[in-house]
Amino acid sequence: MTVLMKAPAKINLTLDVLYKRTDGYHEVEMVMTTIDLADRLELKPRDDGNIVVETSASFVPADERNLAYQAAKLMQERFGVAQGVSIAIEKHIPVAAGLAGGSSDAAATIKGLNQLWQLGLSTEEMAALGAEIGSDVSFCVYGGTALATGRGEQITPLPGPPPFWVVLAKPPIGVSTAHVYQHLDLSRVSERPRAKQMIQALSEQNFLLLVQSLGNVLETVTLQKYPVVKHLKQKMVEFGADGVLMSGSGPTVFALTQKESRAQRIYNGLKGFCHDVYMVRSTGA
Ligand SMILES: C[C@@](CO)(OP(=O)(O)O)[C@H](O)COP(=O)(O)OP(=O)(O)OC[C@H]1O[C@@H](n2ccc(N)nc2=O)[C@H](O)[C@@H]1O
Ligand SMILES: Nc1ncnc2c1ncn2[C@@H]1O[C@H](COP(=O)(O)OP(=O)(O)O)[C@@H](O)[C@H]1O
Repeated sequence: MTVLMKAPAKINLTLDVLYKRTDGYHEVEMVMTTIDLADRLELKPRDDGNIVVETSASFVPADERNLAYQAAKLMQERFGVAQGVSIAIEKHIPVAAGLAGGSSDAAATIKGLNQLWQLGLSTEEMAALGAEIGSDVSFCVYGGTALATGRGEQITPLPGPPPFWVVLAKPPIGVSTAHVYQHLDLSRVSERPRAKQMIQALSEQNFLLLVQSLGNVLETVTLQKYPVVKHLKQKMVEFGADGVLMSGSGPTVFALTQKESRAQRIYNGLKGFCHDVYMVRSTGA
């Protein structure tokens, strides 16, 4: 039996940091939604008990540093499974980009192995396992649209957004999530993201309110360190975006619009000076 899984990227529509916790993590409040940009995973059982990962991107580690490997190892040990698994990952989500590519691969592995090894786990149980791998993995187990609190692992599903186009641009820099959280100075944040207003926009299917409610406090760190990220946001507005924001810790920025022709214009404009540009639909409904 072979199990095929799709592992979609996420974007953060709001990201607020409430305070730094004593365990080193930050207490967050984020509204997240999935988009139609996804890695593909193929999972095949192995009788030798080994976990073997291969990826289409040579710079992504295929050993125990891979989050899909870690997910498989955790499940094998936790449930005493004798079988192993071969995991082939076709990467489409840019890496270290603020789009949770690795986390989504881990979540897809958990869901795929739940089928392959017939473990009968609920979504809540799989999300709790995911939280042991990384803060964003729980959301990726649920998918759709959700409020994430705690260190990001406590998930409350939300109504999906009205349909829109997302144009993403990733400048050629890698950003460390830990570094961005470490350098966040909340006293420098002038306007806090409005999660409640974002949730209202989702309930009302109100795209205008949704774009007015976009906000991410981590921009104060990444935009200052990498002016190119700010520049890309400005270009997106010039090309006609209805709303623009950095996703997660960055450096990917995204533009939202409901008009396909406008999304195409933003995409074409950005392609001129940024290599990694994507135009996809929202899928978080
Ligand atoms: C910023 C966000 C927003 O969705 O996404 P990305 O930019 O990574 O996609 C997430 O909070 C990232 O989640 P994830 O990438 O899973 O983080 P983890 O592996 O759990 O943690 C990496 C490091 O980030 C810091 N960290 C993470 C989450 C959190 N709530 N507070 C933190 O301070 C810690 O230093 C931790 O050691
Ligand atoms: N399956 C995976 N796909 C991508 N990156 C992975 C994977 N497993 C481990 N990583 C490592 O995790 C780090 C963060 O990757 P990623 O999840 O793409 O970023 P982000 O947390 O910014 O969304 C990278 O440095 C990468 O080497």
